[in-house]
Amino acid sequence: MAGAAPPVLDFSPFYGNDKQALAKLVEEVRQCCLHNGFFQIVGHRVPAELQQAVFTQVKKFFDLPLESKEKISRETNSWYRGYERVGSQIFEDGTAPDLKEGLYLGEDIPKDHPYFIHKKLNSGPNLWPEDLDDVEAFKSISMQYYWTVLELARDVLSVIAQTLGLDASFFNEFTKDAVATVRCLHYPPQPKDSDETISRGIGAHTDFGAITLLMQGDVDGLQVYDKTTNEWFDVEPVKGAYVVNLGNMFMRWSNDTYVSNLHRVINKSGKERYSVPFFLSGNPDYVIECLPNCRKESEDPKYPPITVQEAVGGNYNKTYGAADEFYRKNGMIKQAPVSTAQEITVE
Ligand SMILES: O=C(O)CCC(=O)C(=O)O
Ligand SMILES: [Fe+2]
Repeated sequence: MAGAAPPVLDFSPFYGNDKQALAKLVEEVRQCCLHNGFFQIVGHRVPAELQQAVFTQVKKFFDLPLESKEKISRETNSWYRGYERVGSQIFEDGTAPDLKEGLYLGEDIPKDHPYFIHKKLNSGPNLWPEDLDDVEAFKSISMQYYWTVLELARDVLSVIAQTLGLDASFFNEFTKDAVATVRCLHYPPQPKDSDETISRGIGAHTDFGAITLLMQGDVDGLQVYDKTTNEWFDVEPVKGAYVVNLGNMFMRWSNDTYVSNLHRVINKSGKERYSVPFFLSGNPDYVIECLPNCRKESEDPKYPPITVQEAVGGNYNKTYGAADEFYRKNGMIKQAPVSTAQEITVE
């Protein structure tokens, strides 16, 4: 499998009665998890109309004037909901701030919910863009999407459990009352001649949670690193497909047998790029420890047990801190305008 973009797998055997077809799917997923933790799926149950409706809403949101988007700034709360401007994050050391704007959404958790009261991971009310013409449509479509993709994430984990010789329901406890994040992203086009060494839509990183289900629009830009050939491979958008990748939790669970792989976005298409990743973090109190079958009895686990809350919390902070530090060092006001961000030189 070396030296190739993540393969497109048909997920429909998960919902059928053909045991052989399911076994084939499980084996294909296993190979991908061992190789670089990336694959794409079609034949899932997220309706194409819902996917389309999400993109329509996402574009409407990003088309709002900056002042409207800023009314729901992420900086107004501590539970990772709301809008952030272009240039708010740096994922990759030595690069300029990421050329993307984003909106964090999640389960709409009220302030009297135990998760909010006890400051559980990314848990609190959503911030809704009231300046949209039809904010109710935005709310209902995005929340329907959240719950639908959460179901798909459970199904994908069930297949991954089987790749490890575990019961198909192994991750049920982990996904009970799970925390997850829908992140709407907009990458303005980068100039074709922008400096490849510092200019990023999103810098090279691995994801922090358990799995990510990414819905790409129709504009390319996502690349996955292949450590066997030392190359970046383009993940060309496949209509309706999800790009699935394992997050860092799987390195812990599998004692590094499974890979949480580097990926990045550089939008040189000349077009606006939209994407909507769904990050499954899991139940904040669940303890992640080396899975059965992932180490020999004589071997120690490489990672100590840790809760989901501990494993994921704090990671995002670092990326915002890195951007703040970049602006400070370069004597700039915090938010770089889109048009100049790629001209910044890094010492
Ligand atoms: O926008 C994309 O295609 C990828 C986004 C991503 O990797 C992330 O948000 O973690
Ligand atoms: Fe990512």
